[in-house]
Amino acid sequence: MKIKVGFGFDVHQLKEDHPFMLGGVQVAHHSGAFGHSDADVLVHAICDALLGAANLGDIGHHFPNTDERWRGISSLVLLTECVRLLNDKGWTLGNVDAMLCLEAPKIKPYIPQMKEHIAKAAGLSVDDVSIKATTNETMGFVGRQEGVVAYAVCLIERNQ
Ligand SMILES: Nc1ccn([C@@H]2O[C@H](COP(=O)(O)O)[C@@H](O)[C@H]2O)c(=O)n1
Ligand SMILES: C[C@@]1(CO)OP(=O)(O)OP(=O)(O)OC[C@H]1O
Repeated sequence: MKIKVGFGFDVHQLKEDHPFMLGGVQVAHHSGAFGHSDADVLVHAICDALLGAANLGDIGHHFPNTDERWRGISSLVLLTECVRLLNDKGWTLGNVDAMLCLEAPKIKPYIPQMKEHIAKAAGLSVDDVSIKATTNETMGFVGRQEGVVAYAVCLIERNQ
């Protein structure tokens, strides 16, 4: 059995009165992440971890922000497609561990639902999806609530 790890990172700007999608869940807040898709920073970091593990490039390579097909799209759809891409190379996704860096709101109450949505989109069991969060202790652009950051790692495996 061969195993590989992947790492992903993403950042999105926060705008007032904008929907805030995180892990496929709409979070109640006065501002939300802005982007070409639904700007789900958490799912984007996970997509990049998956693509990185399988050496398949990055999310912008597969889903360019110049392509109208991806405008406003649910990032969970992109995640399912990333899993298909790595499955096509013979890889199976093992687990995902992700970290959100977000000053507000507290996302702890949303984590079980996020795990369910991500697990369903990625074909994983909920126990193989870990989501954690931290504030940036009021420092920098995250601390000023100008943006949100996410990091993710994953493991993939195949028979040689
Ligand atoms: N947006 C966030 C940030 C943090 N949490 C939870 O709060 C705990 C404490 O965070 P600190 O940054 O103050 O250490 C953290 O461990 C998370 O469980 C959260 O839910 N949402
Ligand atoms: C997902 C895509 C495509 O809609 O758009 P955004 O929502 O702007 O997200 P980003 O993290 O900049 O990366 C890839 C993009 O091509």
